[in-house]
Amino acid sequence: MSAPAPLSAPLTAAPTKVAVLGAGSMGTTFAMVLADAGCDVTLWGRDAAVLDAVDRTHRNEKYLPGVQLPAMHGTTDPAVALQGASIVVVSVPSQVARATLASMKDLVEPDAVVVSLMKGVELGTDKRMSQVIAEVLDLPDERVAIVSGPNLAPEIAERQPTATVVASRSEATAQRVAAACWTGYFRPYTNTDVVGVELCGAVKNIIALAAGMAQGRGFGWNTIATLITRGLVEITRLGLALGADAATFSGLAGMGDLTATCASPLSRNHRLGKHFGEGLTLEEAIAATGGTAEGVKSSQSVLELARAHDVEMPITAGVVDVLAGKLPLSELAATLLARPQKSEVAG
Ligand SMILES: NC(=O)c1ccc[n+]([C@@H]2O[C@H](COP(=O)([O-])OP(=O)(O)OC[C@H]3O[C@@H](n4cnc5c(N)ncnc54)[C@H](O)[C@@H]3O)[C@@H](O)[C@H]2O)c1
Ligand SMILES: O=P(O)(O)OC[C@H](O)CO
Repeated sequence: MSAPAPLSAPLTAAPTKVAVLGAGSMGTTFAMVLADAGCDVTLWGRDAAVLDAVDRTHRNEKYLPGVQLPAMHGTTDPAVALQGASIVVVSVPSQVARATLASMKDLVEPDAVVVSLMKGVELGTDKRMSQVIAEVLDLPDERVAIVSGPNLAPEIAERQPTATVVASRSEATAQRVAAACWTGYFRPYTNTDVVGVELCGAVKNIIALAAGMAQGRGFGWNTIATLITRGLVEITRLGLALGADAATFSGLAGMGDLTATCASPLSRNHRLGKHFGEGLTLEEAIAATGGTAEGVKSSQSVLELARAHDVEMPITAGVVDVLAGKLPLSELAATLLARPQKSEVAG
């Protein structure tokens, strides 16, 4: 499963020890990728029955039914997971990342790189996950990385060909994390634009909610393509205002992930939007979807970020209003289409 080792890699090197925090669908899937790439992986989670099964039978039937995982450890004890781990991967819902990491702060090895798989923005602080990680664990930029891209967990778990972006302000750190998760089916590219890569991951969930809502109301591909294209404009506008690199938005973490999430029924954000568009209440749609749909909570934080930087994000604002019950979904399309005429390329 592993990609060929780079020529410079010592042939006798001990496997990289990695802790993955969060045993849901993405945490477990990425643990699989890391183990397939040759790492010594310990998956941490709260559910003793799940982690016991991961440890003994290398299966997580709750989140990845039918998937046989490679050899890895499972534990509910963060000290066991984190001891000796030179890479720590965080894959809990964004809104609990701060509390989860704070409870483990003293257990993280002093030289470990901490990697976020999370695609959300914290409510209340409007901080990206790399900011939360650096703040809670008191880490310099070179010890923080992000993995983001068109990475629907159920497809990766089938070992379907997939690419991703590993972003860190330090190219060396990004390369180190990329080497740890490079397999024959999973290809990481590096990027130093942490702001852009993280914003792409968080905002595409909001656009996917809108795409799902449109589909739920019976609209077709013209509408979805419009949401994807104008959604990318919104993401780019916000990213550029926050100092991101324009090239990121046409890459895997940008256009790539936006397309996958807006088009695929495997996306929880897309599914939740569709349930809502079909007439369920928000609570019913959340229950019917299952799993973490980050866009519901992050939409509020993203809109606050946009307003703080004087950035126009009409789709995001519309989704926020609809979810808050301030705008009937039946009026969202008309509201967006009636906005003042403008040039497509004027920004
Ligand atoms: N599933 C995907 O396809 C996918 C792909 C890329 C990125 N992500 C991102 O990964 C992150 C995790 O998503 P997921 O798909 O694994 O979600 P999930 O809903 O499948 O699993 C979430 C996990 O977090 C645990 N959890 C919930 N509350 C917790 C708490 N208070 N403390 C500790 N653990 C808690 C749950 O028990 C569960 O194990 C999200 O930010 C998501 O956007 C998901
Ligand atoms: O299921 P979603 O909507 O959280 O999307 C999963 C991944 O982020 C797709 O890349």
